[in-house]
Amino acid sequence: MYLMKDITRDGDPVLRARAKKVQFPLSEADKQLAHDLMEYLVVSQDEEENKKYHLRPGVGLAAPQVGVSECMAAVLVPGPDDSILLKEVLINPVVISNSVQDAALSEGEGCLSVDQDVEGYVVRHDRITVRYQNLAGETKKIRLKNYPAIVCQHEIDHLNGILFYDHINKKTPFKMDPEGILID
Ligand SMILES: CNC(=O)c1cccc(C)c1Nc1nc(N2CCN(c3ccccc3Cl)CC2)nc(N2CSC[C@H]2C(=O)NC)n1
Ligand code: NI
Repeated sequence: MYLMKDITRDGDPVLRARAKKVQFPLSEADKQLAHDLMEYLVVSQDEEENKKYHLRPGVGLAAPQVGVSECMAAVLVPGPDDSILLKEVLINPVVISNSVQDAALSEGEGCLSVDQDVEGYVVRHDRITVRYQNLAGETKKIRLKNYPAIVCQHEIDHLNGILFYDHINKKTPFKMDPEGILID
């Protein structure tokens, strides 16, 4: 199981590299990586477990964040009550279309690889269509909006060497297009 010591932090060049495409059939190492990425999210979202193992909670974790420069990311986005909005391992994900409308988390974004708080709206697309391969190697296409869409954009950015604060406007960090949506 990953601990915070296993998470690569901003400054490590792996976080600024373009990750390599994952080949199918998956190697045993890639199957284990997929499992470990998702396991981190599950454990980190459990209040008892995350305290026991000193884990920062997360809803997304990309392979470069554990030092593996490959196009794979796990997302586990809880919904209201104990529902799950999105639980998937995205392999070779690509945003193939997006809304013109922008969106940002009203509270800003955090990242397991960035220890300091960086304030400001991380302006993203409100709706996206993502094409990816799942663990079985099937090519899938999902349409996402609001929080799950923000999370997937954040994780796909990691595969392209982009960190969330790259999207924050330095001069006007809390400026948002009037048509844009602030997500609580
Ligand atoms: C600077 N202000 C802030 O960070 C920020 C501040 C307030 C609110 C939000 C909403 C903020 N923003 C933000 N909060 C999250 N979490 C909220 C808490 N949650 C969680 C916590 C405990 C148990 C279970 C869970 Cl589920 C885990 C996820 N996650 C992300 N991001 C950005 S996209 C990838 C995703 C990620 O996993 N980051 C590690 N951003
Ligand atoms: Ni991140």
